Amino acid sequence: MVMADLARELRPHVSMDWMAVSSYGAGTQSSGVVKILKDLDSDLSGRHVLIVEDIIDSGLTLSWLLGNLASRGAASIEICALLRKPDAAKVEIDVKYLGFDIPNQFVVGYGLDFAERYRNLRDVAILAPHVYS
Ligand SMILES: O=P(O)(O)OC[C@H]1O[C@H](OP(=O)(O)OP(=O)(O)O)[C@H](O)[C@@H]1O
Ligand code: HPA
Repeated sequence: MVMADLARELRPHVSMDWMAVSSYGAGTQSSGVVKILKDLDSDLSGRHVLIVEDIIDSGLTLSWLLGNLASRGAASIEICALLRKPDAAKVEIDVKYLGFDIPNQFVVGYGLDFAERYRNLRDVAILAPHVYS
């Protein structure tokens, strides 16, 4: 969803690729172990890369991803994120383009899931704690 919104605003030619990584599984806390579920098809060597992320929570996913993409020889790597939880940061991530800072609560909707549910909500909403506790 974030990608589709962004793509409509980009004027210069860009190529896009998708990577799926996961560290939350069916919980609301990062396991700290990032798993690649789908890797990129493109070669990043010498390319200027903009990572488009839906949410920065602990920052562990992006911290790991920055290292992973840098090791593939990207010329530069910047980050764009729709949401960030400043009070949840375990590592500081330098974000070039940010939508909103939000409170440290688990949110769903607009593509964000809890255990693969609620991605289809049209808005971003705070998940009531009784759903996961
Ligand atoms: O800053 P962090 O604490 O690492 O959290 C942010 C990451 O968590 C989510 O992915 P998740 O692991 O839940 O995978 P999913 O998109 O498949 O649900 C989200 O899409 C980010 O990639
Ligand atoms: O608040 C969140 N909601 C959905 N997925 C997430 N992944 C990290 N934090 C969140």
